[in-house]
Parts: sequence; structure tokens; C-alpha cells
Amino acid sequence: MTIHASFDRFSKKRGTSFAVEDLTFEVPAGRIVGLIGPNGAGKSTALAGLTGLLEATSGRATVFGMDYRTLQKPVTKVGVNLDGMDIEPGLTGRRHLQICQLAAGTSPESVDRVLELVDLTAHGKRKVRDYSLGMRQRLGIASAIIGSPKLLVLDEPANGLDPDGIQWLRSFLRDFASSGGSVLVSSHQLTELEQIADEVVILKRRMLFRGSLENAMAVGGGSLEAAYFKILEGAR
Ligand SMILES: Nc1ncnc2c1ncn2[C@@H]1O[C@H](COP(=O)(O)OP(=O)(O)OP(=O)(O)O)[C@@H](O)[C@H]1O
Repeated sequence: MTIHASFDRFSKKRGTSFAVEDLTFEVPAGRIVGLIGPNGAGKSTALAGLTGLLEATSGRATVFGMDYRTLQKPVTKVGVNLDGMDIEPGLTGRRHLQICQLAAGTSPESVDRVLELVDLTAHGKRKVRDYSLGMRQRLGIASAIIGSPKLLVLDEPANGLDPDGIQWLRSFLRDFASSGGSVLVSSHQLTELEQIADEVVILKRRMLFRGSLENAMAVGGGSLEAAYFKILEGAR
């Protein structure tokens, strides 16, 4: 089994206490792994550690067996869309993607390709400030995939999406994984995650659960949400 991302006893201190402690799991090719946990559980810290934005206090987080910061042309391997990666509101969606395309060193045609993929072709000439939250989410995903990466790391991608957008995201991620890609996605939307994840990691500073969606749902009598509360309760 090819492993695209791996946390190996990853720990990160923020201030005087650990935001994440001793986190170990893998994201294999072809799989969608959902990272869930309450506010402040350390999900963003883990994703930032994986994508080179934070350095581990101990342990490691690697992509394709390497530290993200040592990857050559990282955008062609890992697509990242994290909370707080704001897009300049005065740019048009197309211009934003052209900048990403230049930075990624991919062909100019990739801009049209990703606009089409995220269903924003008709809105490419509009300024980002006039985009809805859902359109901004799609544009963030478009920027993440401009280098045709194999691994996607997404923080709360369903935020702000309407039911159509959620359906679109679901089939987009499914297609991405079935063509050999992998996805690590953090989400608070458990019923949504139940529809898309193959594997689930529950984090509350420490990892409380790691396993297949099926096993997670079995803990909750067929519901991921019930399993989540049961596992959190058990850890108190
Ligand atoms: N820049 C920072 N400096 C110091 N502590 C931080 C910083 N960012 C986050 N923390 C702390 O690290 C812990 C984990 O936060 P993190 O944002 O990773 O959690 P999260 O699971 O992503 O939360 P949420 O679901 O609310 O987005 C929290 O206790 C938070 O207060």
C-alpha cells in the first residue's frame, strides 16, 4: 500500500502546553481520511505540521516520505487549502489562479482546467470580494489542485457550501481518490464526513480513535456522530 502522508508520534507544543501529542496515523493512496475533534483539539495544528507551516516539537509528519519543506515543486505533489489562507479580494478568481499557476510552474491551460473542475468557469472574471463563501471554498480547492497533486489536505472544505456544493464536493473528492489520489480532510460536519470518508481519526490533543469508517460507525451503533460522542465521553 502506498502511503501519501504519515504522522509518526507527531507532537507540537504551542505556548507551554501540547496542542497535539503523540499523533500516529497514515493516509494511504486512494483513501479519504477524515480528521475530527472538538474546537481546539489540534486538527489545524496537525495539518499545519504536515504541510510545513509548523515544525514538530517531537516526532514527524511527512508527505511522500519527506518533510514537506524539502519537497521539490510541492504544489505538484500536495494540494493544500487550510483555514486562514485568504485570497486577495481585489483579484478576479481567474487572476488568483493565474498567480497560483505561475508559482506552480504549470501550463497556462491549467487555469481553465481547474476553473472547470470546480464549476467556476462562468465566474472567473468576477472579483473574489463578490464571491459567496461557497464560491471561495471552490476557488481554494481550485488553487490546491492547480499543480495536479496526488494528496489533498483540506481544512473544513464543506464550510459555506450549499446542498448542491456539498454534493459536488462529495463527488469531486470521491473521483480524486478513485483515480489514486488521497485526501486528508478535517471537518466538524460529521454527517457529511460519514458520506465521504473511508477512514476516521478522532483527535483531542491525543488521538482517541483511528480506524475505518465502518469500525467507527459500529462504535456508535451505525452513526459516526454517536460514535464521536461516545469516544469523547470515554476519554473524559
Ligand atoms: N498561534 C497559536 N499560538 C498558541 N496557541 C495556539 C495557536 N494556534 C492554536 N493554538 C492552540 O493550540 C490548540 C489547538 O488548536 P487548533 O487550532 O490546532 O485546534 P483545531 O482542532 O483546529 O480547532 P478548531 O476546530 O476550533 O479549528 C488550542 O489550544 C489553541 O488554543
